Amino acid sequence: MTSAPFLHVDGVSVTYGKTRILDRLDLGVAKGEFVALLGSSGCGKTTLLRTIAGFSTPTEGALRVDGRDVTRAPPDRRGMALVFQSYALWPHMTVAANIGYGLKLKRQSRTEIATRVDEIQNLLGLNGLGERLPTALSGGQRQRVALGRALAVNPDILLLDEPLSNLDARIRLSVRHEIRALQRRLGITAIHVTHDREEAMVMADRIVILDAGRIAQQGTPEEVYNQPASAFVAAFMGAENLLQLDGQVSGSSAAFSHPAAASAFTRQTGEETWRSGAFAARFRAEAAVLCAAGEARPDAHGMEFQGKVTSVSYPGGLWRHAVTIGNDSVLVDAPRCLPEGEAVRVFIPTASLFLFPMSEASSGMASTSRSDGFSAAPGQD
Ligand SMILES: Nc1ncnc2c1ncn2[C@@H]1O[C@H](COP(=O)(O)OP(=O)(O)OP(=O)(O)O)[C@@H](O)[C@H]1O
Repeated sequence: MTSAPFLHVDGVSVTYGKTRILDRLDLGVAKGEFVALLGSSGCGKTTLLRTIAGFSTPTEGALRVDGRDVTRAPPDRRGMALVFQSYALWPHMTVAANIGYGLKLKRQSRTEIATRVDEIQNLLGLNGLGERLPTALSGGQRQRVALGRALAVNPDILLLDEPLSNLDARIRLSVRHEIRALQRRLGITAIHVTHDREEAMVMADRIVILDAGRIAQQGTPEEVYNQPASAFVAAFMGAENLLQLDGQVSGSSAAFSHPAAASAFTRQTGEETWRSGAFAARFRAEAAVLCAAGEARPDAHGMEFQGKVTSVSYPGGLWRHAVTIGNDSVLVDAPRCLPEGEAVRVFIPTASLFLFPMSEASSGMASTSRSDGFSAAPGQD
């Protein structure tokens, strides 16, 4: 059984003018859990974070922290700290003064502030930089100062609004791991807004995918990656190849066909309530296997299509082939380069072929866990 969520977003809506940005959204976050809010631009991620922080007011619903209703509480009474994308450091204040800023507002003594600032500088590897101004720091160091300022006040919940997006790609990779390790070490509850799928995957215990102000799906990184609940989530999680199949459902099994398929593909319907008709088949470039003429395909259950290579590129590691299958074009990765014009077969193993009725393909809201999305943090029952 799961315990009650530490942070509970209960049926929260936020509207700007006549536009509803968040739509009766339910979300539970366990103490010590790291949740990533993932979604495309404009889906409401920042609005949700700002509402949790107290900078936007819900038009309906409630927010609770540890059972306490904070829906109308001002931001500084919520036990939360927010790290902004822009860092928002005071340019005229030193690193030490920036880190100690929240403590000064809380009227802590000079000695207490100096001790805490030292602790935070140690924790974040900022020793020796205390007297510098933010302009004399690298992007990664500035980002750490912003994080230090947030952590200095010992918040119950750390809110991160795309804090890595201003860093260059290489630094971003290492700071990701630093933040995650720190969050684990401190056992702090964290909510991280990002539109970067890989960042969400490597940092979070749970990923919450938002679409137009609602939760499209949530679950562990493995769940949302391997069991997308809708065509939208599948595409968002990288299964961008799309083929349209004809599905004939009979009892508990369904047979799928395509004009370029070598043979019909059958699958158990499982818990799905499918009807015969058009289906969207989605798969990732790296999940499909490219076979040259005469080459045996993997000895596994899956669906095979005839196609032709139309172009090849090398993004690194694998060769990326654009392959036409009937009237569609898909991308397939392979460890070797097959030439343009080559007739090929594309094999997609069952576990990597995500099927959704076309009628649901553009809507499909679903969740892999409880309706309020709450699941215990690692180590909790
Ligand atoms: N103060 C505001 N007044 C009116 N509309 C707003 C306001 N703030 C945000 N919006 C709108 O609300 C929607 C959601 O914005 P939000 O910033 O939450 O999206 P997001 O998912 O964080 O996007 P991004 O990844 O681009 O930052 C957008 O359409 C945006 O234009």
